[in-house]
Amino acid sequence: MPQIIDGKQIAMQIKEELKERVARLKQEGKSVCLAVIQVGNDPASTVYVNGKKKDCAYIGIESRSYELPEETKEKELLALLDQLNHTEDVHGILVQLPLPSHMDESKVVKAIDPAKDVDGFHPVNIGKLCIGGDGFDCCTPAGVIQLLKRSGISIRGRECVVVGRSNNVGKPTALLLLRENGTVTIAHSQTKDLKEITKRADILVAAVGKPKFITKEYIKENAVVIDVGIHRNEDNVLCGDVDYDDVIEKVGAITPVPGGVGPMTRAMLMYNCVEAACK
Ligand SMILES: Nc1nc(=O)c2c([nH]1)NC[C@@H]1CN(c3ccc(C(=O)N[C@@H](CCC(=O)O)C(=O)O)cc3)C=[N+]21
Repeated sequence: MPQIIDGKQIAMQIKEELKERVARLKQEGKSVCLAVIQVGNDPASTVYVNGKKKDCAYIGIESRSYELPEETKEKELLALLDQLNHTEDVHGILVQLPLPSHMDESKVVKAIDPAKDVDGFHPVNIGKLCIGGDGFDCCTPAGVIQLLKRSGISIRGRECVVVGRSNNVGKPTALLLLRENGTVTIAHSQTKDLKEITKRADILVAAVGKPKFITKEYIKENAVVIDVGIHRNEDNVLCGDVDYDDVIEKVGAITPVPGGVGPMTRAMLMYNCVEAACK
């Protein structure tokens, strides 16, 4: 039987650890505060933002919400970020993505003080993730590493294939697997003979962005499959980039969707917030 990697449980374990850390900080008179900014009211974003606020409350992190209307000017958002950058008792700043199309996402991300960029999206933090250093690792990739480590799956020396090269997921996940001494291949939509490449993987990370794209023809017997995708169909049913039912008999271990990587993304955001407050 394959090992089903329970992201919800591992995320809870991390949250318990953080809760204790925050309690100890409070005894020293220190608080932890995350500013959460949402522009517009995309329903999916609202779900995610509420999840993050709930996590904050559970751990004892103060969350300050900024709900800005869809038509907010970029200049106004940048002014708010400048203000929060200079607010001493705000330790982390999260701008929920995607932003409305009239805003330049990369410009907005760059306006966050890297020391408060708990998403790990600022180029300074991506650079530190690449060369090593005391930056913030992107939450989803950091969550993938924690899932593997805490499930007793070793990365060192193993063939890791990441399918997808996005700036927020594919690329940083590959870099973190490399940091853990994996042998890493990044495959993508232009890769020739994709199945031949993915079949070499001891650890396969699916970050393709296409529902149920990875079927059993893509995987080696007993491979570890980490599904970073999240898709919602018309009936509000979630699925990932991996065709779970198709691959389940063949894999050695797999993350479900929901209940796999998603909760870990949130847990690592909380981890970065606590780290931000400690720095
Ligand atoms: N600045 C920013 N930072 C982000 O980290 C960020 C973002 N913008 N924009 C959107 C994506 C997406 N994302 C998810 C987080 C948690 C779950 C999650 O908890 N998923 C649950 C299911 C939740 C549900 O029912 O929808 C699960 O997989 O079990 C999913 C997706 C963070 N993102």
